[in-house]
Amino acid sequence: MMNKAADAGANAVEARALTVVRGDRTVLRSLDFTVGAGRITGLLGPSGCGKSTLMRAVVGTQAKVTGTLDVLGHPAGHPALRPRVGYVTQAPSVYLDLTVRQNLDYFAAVLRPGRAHRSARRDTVTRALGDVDLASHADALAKNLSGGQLSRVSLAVALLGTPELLVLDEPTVGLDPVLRRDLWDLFHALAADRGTTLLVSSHVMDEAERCHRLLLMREGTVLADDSPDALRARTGSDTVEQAFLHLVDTAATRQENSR
Ligand SMILES: Nc1ncnc2c1ncn2[C@@H]1O[C@H](COP(=O)(O)OP(=O)(O)OP(=O)(O)O)[C@@H](O)[C@H]1O
Repeated sequence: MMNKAADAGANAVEARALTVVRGDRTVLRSLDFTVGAGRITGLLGPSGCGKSTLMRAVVGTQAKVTGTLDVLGHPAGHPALRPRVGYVTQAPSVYLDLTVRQNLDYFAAVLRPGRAHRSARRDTVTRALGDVDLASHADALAKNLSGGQLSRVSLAVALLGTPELLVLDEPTVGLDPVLRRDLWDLFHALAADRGTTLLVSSHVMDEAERCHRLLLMREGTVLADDSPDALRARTGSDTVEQAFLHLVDTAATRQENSR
């Protein structure tokens, strides 16, 4: 079944003049961008450029947000969005003293309480375990899992509700190349088969090539909002990494000249 937000050409997220202040710093500076529905948008940029802050704003957990930020047709953080948006933070949100399946059973029961939904919950948990390739570890205690396995349990929790928008903060950190490839295959399957919109952050530029569209960030600004192909062509670069460096240099030169 396709999600409602995956209509051709629709935007799942629309930001205008999005600004976020944290402490006494302006961390996001008047950003304008969109995230296409049913597509994978990569949020890339160096550590500290504001990726997590932008994601927190989109899921509605960030304070001091100004400008306009609409998510699936509602202002970010609107209560109607709670069942429609999945968010996986960098720190896995998993109970370490429970098994993988017990964690998923617990969160599934929070989402769909009641005996009447028991069989549907069991199916959802089995599907989520398969999605993240952890069926063989279903009965392992979470505290005995590796970091990569733990982050996949977190992802499975987010998949339980079949969210229309999935916001993933650096989901592939610490994973080996095979698991990284498998996770990206899963992201593509979610977009293609379920119409899920994915906003995925990474500071690994080679992951950019796997996205339909990229938001390249630096120091709280969006340097580019384009497809990987268009970005390479526009900057005459062979890789997205080179394109990023080209854009950083161009922005620096422009700044120098304006002084
Ligand atoms: N509570 C806070 N008060 C003030 N500044 C903060 C606070 N939290 C984060 N920052 C600053 O906001 C900026 C953006 O942080 P953010 O975590 O969004 O970056 P990021 O691109 O996600 O980094 P990383 O890839 O390392 O996770 C950083 O410079 C950080 O130091």
